Amino acid sequence: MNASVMPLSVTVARPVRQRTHKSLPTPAEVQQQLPVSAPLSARIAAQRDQVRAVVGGRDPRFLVVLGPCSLHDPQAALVYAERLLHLQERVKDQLLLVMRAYVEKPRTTVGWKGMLYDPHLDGSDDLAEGLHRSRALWLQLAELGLPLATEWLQPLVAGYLDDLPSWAAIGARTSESQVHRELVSGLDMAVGFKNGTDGSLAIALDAMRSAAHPHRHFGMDAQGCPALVSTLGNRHTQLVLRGGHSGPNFHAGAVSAAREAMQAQGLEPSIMVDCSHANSAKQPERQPQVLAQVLQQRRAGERALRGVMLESHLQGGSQALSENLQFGVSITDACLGWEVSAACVLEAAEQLAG
Ligand SMILES: O=C[C@H](O)[C@H](O)COP(=O)(O)O
Ligand SMILES: C=C(OP(=O)(O)O)C(=O)O
Repeated sequence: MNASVMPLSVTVARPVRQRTHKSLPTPAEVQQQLPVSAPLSARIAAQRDQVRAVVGGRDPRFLVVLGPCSLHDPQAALVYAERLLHLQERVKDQLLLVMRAYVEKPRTTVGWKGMLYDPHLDGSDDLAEGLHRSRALWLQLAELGLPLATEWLQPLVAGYLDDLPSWAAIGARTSESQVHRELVSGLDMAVGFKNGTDGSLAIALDAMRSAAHPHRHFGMDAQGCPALVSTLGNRHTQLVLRGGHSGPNFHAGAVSAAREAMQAQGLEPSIMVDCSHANSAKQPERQPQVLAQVLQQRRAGERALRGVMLESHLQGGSQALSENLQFGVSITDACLGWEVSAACVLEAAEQLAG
């Protein structure tokens, strides 16, 4: 139909398999309710610079992104953060610790999608409360003084929260997505692109090249309106090796092959090894062994290795979602417990000091 003869009142057909529930607050509303103070904003800017310097190889320290697979209990997250803060003080000359504060989870098929989507843990999917609770918790964690890490999954979520983390991942299931590459292009933080679940490096390297460019894309403004967004490009990205269906990819051969592929494409050879996921066959007790091998490579002179990721919580293992949850135990992937995690961090600092 010619736009000039379009009737004034048009009924828009809705897809039959979709229902819109209550509308959500806008990013501006949530940020006004939970603002970042000027001193906190300045501290986060400084932390982002520090993380970028380590990722870019200008700061010789090693980045350690560690924490729960997912946050579901704010109280446990705060206890974990307090402990991490003390640990940071002991290792500050060798390591920069960033706490995993993941509130969105990508699922292989279906499952609980994270505190942001289902904060009551009961399938009620109170997204408005999840947005509020996630931002409130991130503010509390950031106020304690730790830099935070997240995985950006639903691109619209960034509008509500992207002033708080200092490092972010694009996960194995989304590194190939143009929409996520566009998002990273406009983020003011270092970002790690993970290799694909099949082990493919190419998608993560393509992602780094794409995210370094300016883009114009479909988005949402602070008032919640659809908007054309333009981005400047983000060169502060790195490859995260997380293993794949055919096995791990943290061994020296895999790391040097990844470094060479990055150099051949003109990319800064910055690599983080995720000691969890397919690099440990999702068996948390294997994470310290992966870490030990990564540290050995770094000590042997592999400068492209700039960081590691560990999945760690107050208690080891995992538990199924139920009405009687144990405090400090993951409800998604199994994690290392606090004592083993702290021992890993102290060992890493000692190895890298020598
Ligand atoms: O890190 C968490 C999980 O590995 C990821 O969310 C996939 O989980 P799933 O395979 O249990 O769905
Ligand atoms: C989902 C995660 O990892 P991956 O994308 O590597 O599966 C994660 O780190 O929580």
